[in-house]
Amino acid sequence: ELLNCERVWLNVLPATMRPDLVDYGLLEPHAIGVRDGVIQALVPMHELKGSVPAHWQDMKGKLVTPGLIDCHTHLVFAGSRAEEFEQRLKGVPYAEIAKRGGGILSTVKATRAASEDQLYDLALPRVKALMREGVTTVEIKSGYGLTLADELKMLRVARRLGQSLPIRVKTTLLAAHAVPPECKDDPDSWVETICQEIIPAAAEAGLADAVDVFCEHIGFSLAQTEQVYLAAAQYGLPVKGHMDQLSNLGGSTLAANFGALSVDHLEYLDADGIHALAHRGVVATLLPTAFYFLKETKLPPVDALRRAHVPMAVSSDINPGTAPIVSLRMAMNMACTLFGLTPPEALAGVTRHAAHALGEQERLGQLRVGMLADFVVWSCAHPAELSYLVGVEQPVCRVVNGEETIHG
Ligand SMILES: O=C(O)CC[C@@H]1NC(=O)NC1=O
Ligand SMILES: [Fe+3]
Repeated sequence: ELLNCERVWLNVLPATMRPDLVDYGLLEPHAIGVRDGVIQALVPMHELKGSVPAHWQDMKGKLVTPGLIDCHTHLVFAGSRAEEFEQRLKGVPYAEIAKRGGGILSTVKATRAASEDQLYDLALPRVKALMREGVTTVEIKSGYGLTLADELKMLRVARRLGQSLPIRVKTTLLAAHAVPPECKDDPDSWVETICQEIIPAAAEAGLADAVDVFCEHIGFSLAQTEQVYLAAAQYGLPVKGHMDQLSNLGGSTLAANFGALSVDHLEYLDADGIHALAHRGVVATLLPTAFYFLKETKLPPVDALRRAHVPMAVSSDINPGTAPIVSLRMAMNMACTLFGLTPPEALAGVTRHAAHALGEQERLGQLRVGMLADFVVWSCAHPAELSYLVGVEQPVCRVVNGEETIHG
């Protein structure tokens, strides 16, 4: 099958992340053949006969994994919350900071004031940092515009990042992130705007791949979440949820009943919610960086999720307020050290399960013939190193859609 491939990588050690194999799905040294952006061949080296097509590289036994997928980020934003960080460390309470105009709304103000080009230029170094870590797909949410125009502006910036850089971008409309100041006396009017104006406009413009809601007592109620989900369903958009982060409103069960792609955070997820997720095959996305940065003490129920065979994804949640840490590898390390995931679970959390959280489990997240050719050849010796070591650039070769990319 190698002969009709355009490019071949010889002598790679595949961590396939296939669910039918244990741990990393490690195989003996193989050759990977690619054509038209798809993996056409995965052949054991000892079965290679005769010559291979013109364009081949000998990777000398290096580890290869599916490209890493960061399935939950808010990486498009303007402004900084560094002073707020300083105040918080001095003990100024969150409520006081919010009163002083801090919190999400300070990022909203800066993001509204920024042009599309400025937002793009601010996001660029954050996306490039992920690419240097071996990320080949990133999900990017809106949620700091909180007007029709500014939410669409954010989604256009996200789309443009995927069109101009060698990385796949999936966009998520998170207009239900906070109530804008203009609607503070009537939050339901904002929910109405989301349902009647923003979801239709984003869907018609093809700017949103999914719709997300921050379902929390400081965010949106269960009833408001359901209204947004109904509007998303009307426009054929899958849904996600920031669920059970600070309390349990029953959001995970609601999301599961809507066949959500994923529910995310989950520190306060309960047994009923876990049962609902398992029943509908919903991905549980763990966001250890936000847990760490908020000094949260309530751990998500990882063991119960594991026993219920709920697929667990791991993501960076990059955002200026609760996860100003631009690193998926750090999130993998924290998923193990803080949440007790094993390194194989952490790698599945940023490959196969992260793909599932984006509705892309048929095309991405495993090394299999027929899947999209997104993969990374690493300088590290063992896949556990991907959750163990942070901060050293280790991709030797990063391939997106069959094209080797310069990830500088
Ligand atoms: O503080 C911010 O800017 C975003 C906070 C972030 N958003 C959300 O829904 N949960 C979070 O932790
Ligand atoms: Fe988030």
